[in-house]
Amino acid sequence: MWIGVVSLFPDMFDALTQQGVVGRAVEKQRIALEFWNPRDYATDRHRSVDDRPYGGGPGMLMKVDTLRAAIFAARERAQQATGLVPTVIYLSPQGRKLDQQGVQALASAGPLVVVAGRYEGIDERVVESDIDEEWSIGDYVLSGGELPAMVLIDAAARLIPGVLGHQDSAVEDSFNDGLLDCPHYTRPEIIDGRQVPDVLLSGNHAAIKRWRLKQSLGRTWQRRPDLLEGRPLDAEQRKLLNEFIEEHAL
Ligand SMILES: NC(=O)c1ccc(NCc2ccccc2)nc1
Repeated sequence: MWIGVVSLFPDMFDALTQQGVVGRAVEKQRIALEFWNPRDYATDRHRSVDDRPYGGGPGMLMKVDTLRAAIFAARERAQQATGLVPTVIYLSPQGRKLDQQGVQALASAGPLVVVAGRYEGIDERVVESDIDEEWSIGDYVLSGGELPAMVLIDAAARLIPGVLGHQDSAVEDSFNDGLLDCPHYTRPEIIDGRQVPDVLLSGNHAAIKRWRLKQSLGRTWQRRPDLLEGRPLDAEQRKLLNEFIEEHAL
């Protein structure tokens, strides 16, 4: 997967590229991550990258000419590297809310150019002419689009085949098949008097698989019933959920 990043603070992305799952994926070249800094396109003496908003008001916007030059350079490189036209993504609180389905769509959308805004954002005409999709990681405002960009890149990278050591774990992750994850346990068998559920020590893999699905369904019902609204349950799942509800009826 090829991802270009337009950011005034490319070093922030070391948090993603220097370690962990994504770091290894970059090292193994399953992901190509390249950076373009608008400041490199500044031509004035002060190398300015921000500009004042028309109509006044507090704060600044990203300077149009340096931002566009960086976006164009990243887009050009994407086509040269992959032969495909990239999808240009902009992270902002005004974007479409990112969820696992959105991540899956982005992870299979071919090359991406991710634009991380700073200040109060970017000129609306640049959004209209150069941005394909605007996305938000949640209803809160951060000091820049870099952390949202890293969230998006990390979530998408985990879905690239071969990136996760154990491919199944991406599938069993929370929000896969739209359910919350089941509880997990590891050594020791007893912590402060709390034991591991017997079924997980039984070695009966069919019963374990059934128990885990039942817990996922039950927890989703308890904590995020909204996720069940858009999700039909087959007969087995309905049976397991009903069992869970009966066991947890107050
Ligand atoms: N919720 C998000 O995904 C998000 C994205 C960016 C951001 N801050 C940078 C910025 C501020 C205002 C306008 C455009 C970009 N904060 C939160």
